[in-house]
Amino acid sequence: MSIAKKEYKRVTVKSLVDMKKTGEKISMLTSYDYSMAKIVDGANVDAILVGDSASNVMAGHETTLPITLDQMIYHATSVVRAAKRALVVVDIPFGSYQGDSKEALRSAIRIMKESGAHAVKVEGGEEIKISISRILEAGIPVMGHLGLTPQSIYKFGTYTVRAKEEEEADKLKSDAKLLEELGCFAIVLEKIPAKLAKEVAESVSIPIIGIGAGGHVDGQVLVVHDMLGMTHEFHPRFLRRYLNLYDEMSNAISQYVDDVKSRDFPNDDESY
Ligand SMILES: Nc1nc(=O)c2c([nH]1)NC[C@@H]1CN(c3ccc(C(=O)N[C@@H](CCC(=O)O)C(=O)O)cc3)CN21
Ligand SMILES: CC(C)C(=O)C(=O)O
Ligand SMILES: [Mg+2]
Repeated sequence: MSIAKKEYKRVTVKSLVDMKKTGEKISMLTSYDYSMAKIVDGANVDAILVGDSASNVMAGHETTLPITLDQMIYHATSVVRAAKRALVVVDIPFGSYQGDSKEALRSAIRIMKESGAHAVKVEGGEEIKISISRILEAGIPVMGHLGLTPQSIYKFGTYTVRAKEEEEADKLKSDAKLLEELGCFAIVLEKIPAKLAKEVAESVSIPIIGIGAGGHVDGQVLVVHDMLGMTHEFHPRFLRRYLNLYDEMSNAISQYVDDVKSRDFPNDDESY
């Protein structure tokens, strides 16, 4: 008798576009490592983002700017080993695609070749259209990212809601159209008014995945450490916390310290 092997049907970029057509909402979460990605994938999340938020969450940097291409590839490689079903999308880090389209293509190819991921994500519209086209021409699926784009934080100055004024909203709408025309398969919209996000989602045929962009878009993405309550100090309005793991883990670890100090651990059953 052969051992029944669990069958996984891989989510593809086409499945995500089809989900927009059928109205099934897309669920996306970040992961940066094997153990977390295994849990996220096992819970049937449609797409996993290896976000450059690893710079904050994994490395403790203040912004996403310092993380390197090599570090992103290391995280992506670990996630790909765990993801049997989810589509794996990797952020191209700051400085590896802006300005020079040849370098953009090289960065995207390194991510795809060395990690085995399925797509890349880049921040921006018109400014980086040549880089995006070049990556797409190589057959690499690209996800866009508009609105609050953390790699440009020093241009914005703050992490406040973007595109509240008409001028910035108009630019965002035309950038979304442009990304669709170029051939991106989806767009992340971060921290913009729900009404604007709804308009954009209705104006393009590719899925719009929101973070702080309201409910009238085609899917949602969050940083998994945020929704599990592991990032204690981060509580923007768009975040829904499903656990308070920071507190639970702290309590468990304190208990372990107490048990070691009091000689309770290990007991005879835990010894050889
Ligand atoms: N842990 C984590 N979660 C994220 O969602 C995330 C990262 N890191 N790092 C990269 C970017 C940065 N992002 C951010 C950062 C700050 C806010 C934010 O709203 N912060 C504060 C202050 C905003 C203000 O100045 O008004 C807030 O209370 O909402 C939102 C998204 C989203 N990304
Ligand atoms: C917040 C999401 C969209 C992201 O880009 C990241 O985690 O890096
Ligand atoms: Mg990012």
